[in-house]
Amino acid sequence: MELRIEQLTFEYASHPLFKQFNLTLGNGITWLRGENGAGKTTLLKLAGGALSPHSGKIWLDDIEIHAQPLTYRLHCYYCGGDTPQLPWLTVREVLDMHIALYAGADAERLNAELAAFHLLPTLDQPVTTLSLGQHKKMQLALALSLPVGLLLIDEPFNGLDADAVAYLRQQLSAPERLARQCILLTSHVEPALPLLSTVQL
Ligand SMILES: Nc1ncnc2c1ncn2[C@@H]1O[C@H](COP(=O)(O)OP(=O)(O)OP(=O)(O)O)[C@@H](O)[C@H]1O
Repeated sequence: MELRIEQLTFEYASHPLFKQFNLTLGNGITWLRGENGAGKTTLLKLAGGALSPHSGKIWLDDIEIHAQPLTYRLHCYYCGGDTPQLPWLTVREVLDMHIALYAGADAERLNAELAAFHLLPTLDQPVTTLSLGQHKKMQLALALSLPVGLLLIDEPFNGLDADAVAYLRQQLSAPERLARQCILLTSHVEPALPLLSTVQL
């Protein structure tokens, strides 16, 4: 899948961040770099449809985010560290909601990722009771299993234990994944992944 950002302009209240910014990415991993406050998380949120550009266009193949907002969102998954939108749900209910939303989502595949991240014992807990690392793992299990063309991952390795870091590296490096997914990730340290490109903000 191709992510295309054209002439993007975005600012917070009095803080200009992007002015006529352009970026085109194909399948494979792109490392988004930049100092604290450079706008990396903001760019992931814009590309994931969680924020709207003030001007400019964002496309996934031929789907333009403003023209087809829901279709666009269902082709991508944004994995930030944000707290859950529906805090009264259990982990299982949050996951079921995603499986129901994304056409072609495979519950068995998700189960395998949850097992790999040792999350199966947490399924009936309220989602708010997960530790920071467990919450990250829940999002990563979704990121690795949902049938999306664009993955946006903010600091994938932050807060993960060593086993989870190794597992995630292996999953993100799998050639069949790199051939079918455009993956944009931020990291303050060298991600040690096979990279398509590096973008410096
Ligand atoms: N909701 C908001 N309202 C106002 N300013 C914001 C908001 N969110 C972020 N900013 C500001 O926008 C700038 C970019 O923030 P962003 O989180 O995108 O940076 P970042 O490159 O991801 O930083 P870091 O490496 O520290 O995570 C920062 O100066 C930040 O203070």
